[in-house]
Amino acid sequence: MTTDNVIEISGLRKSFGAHEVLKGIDLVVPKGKTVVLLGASGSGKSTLLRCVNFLETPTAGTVAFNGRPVGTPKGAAGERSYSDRELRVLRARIGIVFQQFNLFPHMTALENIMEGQRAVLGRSREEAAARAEDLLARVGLAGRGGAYPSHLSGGQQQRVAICRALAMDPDVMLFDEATSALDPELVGEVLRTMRSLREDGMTMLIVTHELGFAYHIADEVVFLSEGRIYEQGPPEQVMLHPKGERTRQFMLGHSEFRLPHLD
Ligand SMILES: Nc1ncnc2c1ncn2[C@@H]1O[C@H](COP(=O)(O)OP(=O)(O)OP(=O)(O)O)[C@@H](O)[C@H]1O
Repeated sequence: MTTDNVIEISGLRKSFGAHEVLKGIDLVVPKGKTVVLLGASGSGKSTLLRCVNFLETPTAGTVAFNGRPVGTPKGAAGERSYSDRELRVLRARIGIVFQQFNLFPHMTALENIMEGQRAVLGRSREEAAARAEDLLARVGLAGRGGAYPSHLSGGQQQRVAICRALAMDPDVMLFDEATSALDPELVGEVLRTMRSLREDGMTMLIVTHELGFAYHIADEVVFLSEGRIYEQGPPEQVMLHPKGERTRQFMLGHSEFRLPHLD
């Protein structure tokens, strides 16, 4: 089956014990597009991203990657269509960047970026190193490959983490509050890197609290509330002319994104 949607989520539910966090999500991420998830704390944004990357197993519903359903709930009818080995490679093709950079402290930046390429994709040392060098240059860190994470700023470490994900040639990149752990003066360099990925045509699903950035980068904004999609559409519509009261309250609550007609 061919599809222009890299990710297709349908009827996705996720419970932790009796607490149903996601209550039936239908969402597509088309190839080359950037979708931004907004919502109050606890609305389920991170859980949704983690289900897309199979770090969490959905309680119900499906996530399809390039037109192939990936997981079915344990015990549900129907088998997943990927083997365990395929799933490992697949996960690499769904890059994810977290708030915490999680670099290996005993490895240099270059080695951190080479690790997955060697272990999962079986690339040679030379090939993996060349790719890592290219990526470091692309994010403005040419020549810093020999540095250990403790000698890099938070913004530099996050850019190395982005390179690590990109080195696996992902079809989509997921960002879960990638700048939330950074000092304010370091946020911009990571956002610029994300913006340049968009300009290069990367498909992205982003959770962020940086609303100005969200407004400028998103093709589509999805506002989650209590585990459901409450409102979605182009950023101008959802963020400047929200239809729903909860979206409107959320936007009003973010003074840094105050726009005259919302006051
Ligand atoms: N592993 C888990 N076990 C139990 N409950 C969880 C787990 N992960 C998330 N939750 C709960 O799910 C709800 C949604 O959490 P989630 O992190 O997805 O929200 P969020 O919208 O990303 O919030 P934030 O903006 O604060 O990160 C919360 O009530 C949280 O406590």
